[in-house]
Amino acid sequence: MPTGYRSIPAEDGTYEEDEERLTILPSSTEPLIRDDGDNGKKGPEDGDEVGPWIWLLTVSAGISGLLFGYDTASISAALLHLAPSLSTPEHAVTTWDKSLITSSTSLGALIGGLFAGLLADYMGRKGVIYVADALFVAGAAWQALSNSVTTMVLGRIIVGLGVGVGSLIVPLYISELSPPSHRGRLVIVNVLFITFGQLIAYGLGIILSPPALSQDASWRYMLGLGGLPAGLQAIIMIFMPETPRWLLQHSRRSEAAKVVAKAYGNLTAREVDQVITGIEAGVSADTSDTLAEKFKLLFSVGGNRRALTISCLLQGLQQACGFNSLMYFSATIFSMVGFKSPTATAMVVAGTNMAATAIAFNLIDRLGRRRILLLSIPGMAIGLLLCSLAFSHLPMLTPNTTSVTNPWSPVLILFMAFYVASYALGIGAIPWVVQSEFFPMRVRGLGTGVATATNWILNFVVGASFLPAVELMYGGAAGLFVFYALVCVAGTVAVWLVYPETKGLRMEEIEEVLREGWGNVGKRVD
Ligand SMILES: O[C@H]1[C@H](O)[C@@H](O)[C@H](O)[C@@H](O)[C@H]1O
Repeated sequence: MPTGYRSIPAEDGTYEEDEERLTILPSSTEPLIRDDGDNGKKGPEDGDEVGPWIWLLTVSAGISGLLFGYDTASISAALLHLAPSLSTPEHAVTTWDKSLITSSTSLGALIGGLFAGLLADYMGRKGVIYVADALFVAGAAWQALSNSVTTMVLGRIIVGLGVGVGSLIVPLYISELSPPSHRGRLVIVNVLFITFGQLIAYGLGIILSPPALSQDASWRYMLGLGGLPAGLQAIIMIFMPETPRWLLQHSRRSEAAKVVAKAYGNLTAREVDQVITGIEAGVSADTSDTLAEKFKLLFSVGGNRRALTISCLLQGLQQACGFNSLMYFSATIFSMVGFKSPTATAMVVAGTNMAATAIAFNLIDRLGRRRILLLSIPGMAIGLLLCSLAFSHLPMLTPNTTSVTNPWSPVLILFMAFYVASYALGIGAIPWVVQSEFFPMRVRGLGTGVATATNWILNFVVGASFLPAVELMYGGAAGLFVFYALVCVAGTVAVWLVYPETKGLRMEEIEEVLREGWGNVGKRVD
């Protein structure tokens, strides 16, 4: 039975003052959204295939995703080696210093993510990718040359700023360039790059460790190498365009038409014009809002508030489910439960994450975001409870004790892989897609900034609280995983209540769905 929406006629002139300022779509009594069966073509932009150029753009922009993944994951291996180099006769590196070094990146990302959207409104999407690259290069070099904990923390903050800026701008850039029928999967290419970056970081963490390199050189190379892809991306980006939406907002119509013609593949001139007119309807040429006005619009207009709530809910859930405790500490967890090569075992987590993200890439524009989320989040709850069961049968060892053989150890890996796969299939990727497509142009920069900041705040909280929570909580890791499972149960209910399907809709149409209500309530026909 196909799933779809009934038609949602626009309400002529019935909006309040503020609402009216955002009422930019022409009113229409046409069905807004057809049944979302695969053959429901809605316009010239709804082709089955997209041209090679858009893939090239996506991959080039995705290099930032690679760095996001690499820079957040490479620290776990680097931490094993940097203490002697950063210690001084007065101050030996402590565990507290190590957590500060790890979490300062999330703090930097929080600040970078918050401001990147506003910056993108003023200097363009492409310009902000250069900013991210400059931060990646400067941060990598700074870290590699650090000689004290303080300078290292500064380097981590600089790289974190780059991670935050990149995490917001790349999905936004790809979304604004993509035809609706392929938008989800093209944004997921960036998430695939993130997971690939994490895998490479783990792999290089093994390859560059002593005896291959001296202890001092090993961590400097691990952290410094992140600068190279950023330099490469900055060069490639010279040849990449600005997005049609930003160009139209700055009254550069003919340039926008050229970009649409190239990005969408084989459209006639008339079809390009149709696409441009559609986008234009959703793009306010008024770029003079002050920050206070943007805030007011974001919170006082119902549709914007709903876009913000849903984006922050998904971004918060992506982190509060505890996934990154595995990303940052899986080697520690595996060594605690007696694995002989914990870093190699941790690669199972990173590998499964990437493989399942590839499946999400294939499914998102066919199955839809809502359906995938409602499979992913309950799946995670089950996976977490199974992991908790395994943990309760595994005695926690102090790190570096001789390994023990316990039949529950391989079972734990299996359960963890199930949890990670469920995560990567939906909530690991979809929040980045959603935050880039839900906000109307006028508040897009600010809205995506707040959603990205939500992601990084909770990323920081999970990273900083994991080890103390395992120590202090009733049941240790088993107890903590039950807590994460409860977060997933609450998340499933929340998503079921408020998340509307947006597969195949133009970004301007999504705006209309949210203006009407939560999208799901009363309008969705299953
Ligand atoms: O989308 C990404 C991806 O899922 C990563 O594996 C994870 O570490 C990040 O926190 C998340 O934002």
